[in-house]
Formats: sequence, C-alpha cells, structure tokens
Amino acid sequence: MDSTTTALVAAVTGAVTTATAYAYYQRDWLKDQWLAFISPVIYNFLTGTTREQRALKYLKEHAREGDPDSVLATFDEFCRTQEWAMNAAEEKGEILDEIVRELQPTTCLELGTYCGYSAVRIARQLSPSARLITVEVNPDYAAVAREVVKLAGLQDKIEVINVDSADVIRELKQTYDVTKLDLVFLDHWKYLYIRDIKIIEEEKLLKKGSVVFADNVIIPGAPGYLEYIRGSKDYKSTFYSVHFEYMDDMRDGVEKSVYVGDE
Ligand SMILES: C[S@@+](CC[C@H](N)C(=O)[O-])C[C@H]1O[C@@H](n2cnc3c(N)ncnc32)[C@H](O)[C@@H]1O
Ligand SMILES: [Mg+2]
Repeated sequence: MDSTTTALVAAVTGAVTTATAYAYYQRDWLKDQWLAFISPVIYNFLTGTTREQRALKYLKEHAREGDPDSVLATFDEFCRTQEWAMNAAEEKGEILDEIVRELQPTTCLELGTYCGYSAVRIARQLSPSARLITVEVNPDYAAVAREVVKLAGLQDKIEVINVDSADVIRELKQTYDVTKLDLVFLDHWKYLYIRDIKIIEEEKLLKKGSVVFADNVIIPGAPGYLEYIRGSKDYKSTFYSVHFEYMDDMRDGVEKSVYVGDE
C-alpha cells in the first residue's frame, strides 16, 4: 500500500469507528427517532393509514365512551401492544395527575396536544369551572385529538387549538380571555420550550405558585431549557427521573418548576 492509500484507509476506519461510537452513545436518541418518525412512515406507507388514525380506531373499538379513565387505559394498551406513540404515558401521567390534584388549577395551557392523551389526563381531574387550552400545530393530530376528547366526554373542558404555540400564547389574554395560567404543560418540540416559556413570561401569564411542567427533558432532551429554568431566580425546580414513554428500559426526565417571581 502506498502512503496515500494507507492514509485513506486510516481516515475511513477512523470515521466509521467514530460514527459507530457516536451512534452507540446516542442509541436512546436513535431509538426514539426510530419509534417516533421512521417506523410509522414505513407502516403508514404499507397500510395507507396513519398511526394516529389507527390509534383512534382502536380507541373507538375498545374504550368506553364518556369514560376518560377507560380512554387512557385503552390508549396505554394500544401503545404497549400495538404501536408506540409519543403520549406522556402512565408514569409521567401519574406525576401530572398528582400536580393537578394538589394545584386544583383553574386555567391550564398545554403546548403539544398530539392525540389528546395528556389533555384527557389533565382535564378529567379539573373542577367544573376549570378549563384546559391545548395547542397542536399539526392539523391531522388536532383533528384526532378533538375526537379523542369527545370520546372521553371532555369537550366542554378542553379547547384544542390548531395554531403554532407562539401565536396562541400571544393571543391568550385578548382572544382566549385568559388572565393568568395556573398550570403550563410543555410537551411540544423540545427546542421550543425555551422560546415559549420566555413568551409566557413576557406576556405576564404566570402568577406566584403557577406550575410549569416540562416533559422529555432528557429524551429527546431540552438542555437549554433546563439550564434556563434552573438558573432563574423566578422558579423553584424539581427534576423527576422517570421512564421514557412505554419504554421500560429507557430513562427520561420531567421538570416541575414552581413560579415564585413577580406577577
Ligand atoms: C410529544 S407530542 C405531545 C404529546 C401529548 N402532550 C401527550 O402526552 O399526549 C408533541 C406534539 O407537539 C406538536 N408541536 C410541535 N411544535 C408545536 C408548536 N410550535 N405548536 C404547537 N404544537 C406543536 C407536535 O406536532 C406533536 O404533536
Ligand atoms: Mg412528551
């Protein structure tokens, strides 16, 4: 081998080794991408339906109408026995349940509705006068979520808005008659957590004791948000180590931040 070939072989071997090591190091992230985006595309192509339509069909066939607990249990069953979906799932759901029980919020905002699993989870525990505004940018997901909410009988408590989260937050006071938010659930795309919490602050939508609950701060991960919220004197934050949704061998985390700043 001449020196050019030797250098080329060394460079290729080095690149492959580095890429393999990186992929191994990032294997949870890769698994997440596979579950969330790659495998459904293949299945959708083969069946001519979407995962969300398949989930809705399963819910309509198996859940008790007007019974939110049955809708949640059936959705969990679908995700564990049929297809994975990016719902907050049981373990994080129980933490969310506990927050709602303790806080007794009147006005709740969720960013990232998807099929409405966590919206149903939150709204089923709200008092008669309380409400949840949930925001979903994808029209197909929003349409499924509205049907899931209706199946659970919670359409009077949950408003599903199909607009980008930033636009809704800026309109909350004017258009949606919101004064302050008691509970904010951040569960849309992770890089948007920091953008949107800052808009929520600018709009002065938090009051002392408001809770901001952020999902998936480890997988896919929201490091910038964690650094911001933990470094701010306006929040007291607690991290919970939990399993990634429907994956008993993957660790994720959620961050509960209580607002203690000026109103
Ligand atoms: C992880 S899923 C939400 C899961 C849901 N909270 C649950 O636990 O049942 C994230 C959702 O956020 C939506 N999303 C992403 N960016 C958004 C934005 N800027 N505004 C509103 N929704 C957004 C995505 O379309 C996706 O459906
Ligand atoms: Mg999530």
